[in-house]
Amino acid sequence: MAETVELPIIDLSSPDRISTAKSIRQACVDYGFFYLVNHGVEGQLLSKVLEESKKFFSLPLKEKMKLSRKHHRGYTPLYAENLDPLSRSKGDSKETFYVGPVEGDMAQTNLNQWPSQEIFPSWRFTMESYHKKLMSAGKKLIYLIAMALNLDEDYFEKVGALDTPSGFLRLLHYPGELGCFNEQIYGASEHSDYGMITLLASDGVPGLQVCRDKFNQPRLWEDVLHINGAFIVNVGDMMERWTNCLFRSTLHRVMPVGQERYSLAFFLDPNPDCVVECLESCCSPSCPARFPPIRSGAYLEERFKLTYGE
Ligand SMILES: O=C(O)CCC(=O)C(=O)O
Ligand SMILES: [Fe+2]
Repeated sequence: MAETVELPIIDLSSPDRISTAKSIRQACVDYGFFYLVNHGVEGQLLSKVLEESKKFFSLPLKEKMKLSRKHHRGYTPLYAENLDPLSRSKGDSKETFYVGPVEGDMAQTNLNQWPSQEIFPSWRFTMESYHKKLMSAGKKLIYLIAMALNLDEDYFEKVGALDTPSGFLRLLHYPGELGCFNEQIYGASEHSDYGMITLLASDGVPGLQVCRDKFNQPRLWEDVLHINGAFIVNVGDMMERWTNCLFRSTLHRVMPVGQERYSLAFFLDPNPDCVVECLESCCSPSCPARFPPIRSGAYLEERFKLTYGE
């Protein structure tokens, strides 16, 4: 049995933003994960999104495959993704559906794929509403993260990260099978997320685990408990690069628990043209930048290629 990790709780609505920023800094340094409460996304909307997601995944595979993933939007079937490219498993035991940006650049928003309105009349509207709400909560958090790094609160805006930022919503369904003896099948194999931050919600079924020290072997995995109504936020790899590993992009995975599970991951990524390079406040002659500057779009493309074996 894994131990349970006690993650800090951050209140997004607290008027004391300086103190909130300090707590976020501590959480990102110590864990790379925290709970977010009072984020402005109503429980009713969250339930509706989970319900619509369930409806989609319960369609016959043939129907779902009509919307198969293009331009990183749409459906990916069981075992199509392997979040740990180093593992030799046949892939993760999950199916997913991606919704890309829903506002701003028409060329981007038009790439989204939607199930037929006749079958699911409110599906698109529900997903778009959720996407917009998450984008707004995510941006507030990015302002606080800038403060947490002793930068101007609009720092990430000024470097172009938030010029039509890429928000990708991933609906996930884990069928809950336990695999067989000679093969380890994960719901989601170990990985860190690629972008700035991720906001995660689930139906409450357990399975999520974190490994706080990715350089330590053997790995120590700890369970993350569900808190009703709270998002679980984690730092992504590009934020880790910006902060020269001050903020950690923590490894996590989803174990199969023999129970079906639904979750929603919202990835807030910098605009593809934004260059991610070590913040001045995070390097010094004794602690030089560990990563060269990269363009966000190029970095993401490379990571997707590894995930999908494309
Ligand atoms: O389903 C979960 O709880 C985690 C999903 C996840 O880590 C991801 O989609 O990147
Ligand atoms: Fe993840």
